[in-house]
Amino acid sequence: MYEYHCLNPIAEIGLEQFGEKYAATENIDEADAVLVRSASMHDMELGDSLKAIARAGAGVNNIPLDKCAEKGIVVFNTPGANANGVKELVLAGMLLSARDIIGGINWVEEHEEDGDLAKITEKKKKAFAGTELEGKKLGVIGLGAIGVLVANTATHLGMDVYGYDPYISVDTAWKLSRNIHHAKTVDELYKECDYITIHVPATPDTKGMIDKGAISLMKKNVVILNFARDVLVNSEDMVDALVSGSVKCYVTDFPTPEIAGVKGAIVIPHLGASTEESEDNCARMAVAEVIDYLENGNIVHSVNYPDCDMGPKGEGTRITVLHHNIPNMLGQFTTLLAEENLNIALMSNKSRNEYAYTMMDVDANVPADLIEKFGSIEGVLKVRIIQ
Ligand SMILES: NC(=O)C1=CN([C@@H]2O[C@H](COP(=O)(O)OP(=O)(O)OC[C@H]3O[C@@H](n4cnc5c(N)ncnc54)[C@H](O)[C@@H]3O)[C@@H](O)[C@H]2O)C=CC1
Ligand SMILES: O=C(O)CCC(=O)C(=O)O
Repeated sequence: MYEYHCLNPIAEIGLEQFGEKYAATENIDEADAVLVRSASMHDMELGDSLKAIARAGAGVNNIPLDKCAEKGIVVFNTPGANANGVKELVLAGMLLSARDIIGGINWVEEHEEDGDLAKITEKKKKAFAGTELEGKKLGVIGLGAIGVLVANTATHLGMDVYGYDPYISVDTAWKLSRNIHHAKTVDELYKECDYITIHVPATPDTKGMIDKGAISLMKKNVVILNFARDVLVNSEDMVDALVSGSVKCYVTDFPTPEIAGVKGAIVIPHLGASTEESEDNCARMAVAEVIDYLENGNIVHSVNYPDCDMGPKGEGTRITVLHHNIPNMLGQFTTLLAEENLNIALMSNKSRNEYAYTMMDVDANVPADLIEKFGSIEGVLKVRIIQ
């Protein structure tokens, strides 16, 4: 029996995939797996029984990835599962910034009791007029699952789209419309575009990337959209730019006291992925990843360990070892199995930066003390024997 703990509500359609071998627990210390959305795990104690954390979403800046790797806890996310939900809200954000739809609706609500509402509407509506997206230049920073959808869709709205992503994956590059201009530097994109939308992860490298220096390169009256993370934008510099009018509008999915209520800021309460479809997709993918890892030892879509997939576990025993990526680990593992007279039927070893993962299928039952023997090898972080 495996136990899982949900730190945030996870869509039922995903949790239903856990069959009778699984039970929900309220006690995270007992859990084999944790499912999480945006809850911060940085200050949490992580128990020894915890084997996997699945982020039902894309961003993993709420999870201490290195600490988890060092404890032999594999962290997963669900790439692309909520990308369409975010893309649609980015489009809504662009439309809200181009025309004063919010101001207009608020005005109607304020005057709803007015008997001649229809008449005064025709006089007042010029106060809420705006511009169209067609023909405007859109810059997309980060062409991953979300960025590529935003970029491609914007071309269908008649926008002239510039994309910047020095680390673009081959898969994503294949999906990108040929109509998108390749910005070779982010400065080129800053200088050209009327709308700029950011879709990069929050990392030490990207933190504060939109600051007064970046804004000074942009066109006056630029619209900046941030559906990625608040820390990517220096809030003090953004408030100054809104007040001075150098940025016309800042659309953000991340409310903070600094930005909420500032004229020109459209602040949405982190709703990018809050659609039924995205929540279902993320939950289904997260739960499937956890089940595959717990039952088969397969790692698919990890963000702190290498992906390593040997398919479903067969009749024999599968031994899995999370370890440091240092010399002579495989030699020690195979020697240990040879000493136990165990034949390796299938084996895989993958590494990612400082960490590595080895899976070995043996066609016999293994002695009870094998876990301790593997665990005593210097550099081994967690061993599982899946019978
Ligand atoms: N508002 C919301 O509800 C949601 C927000 N997000 C945020 O959006 C971010 C992006 O999500 P996805 O597109 O699904 O992730 P992704 O991993 O598919 O794409 C991120 C892209 O950013 C690129 N990148 C990294 N550093 C860069 C840099 N310095 N300059 C330019 N490009 C860079 C990467 O090469 C990658 O192609 C997530 O990390 C998360 O923080 C994601 C989903 C929902
Ligand atoms: O779970 C959510 O609502 C947040 C989604 C998100 O920010 C992400 O996937 O990175």
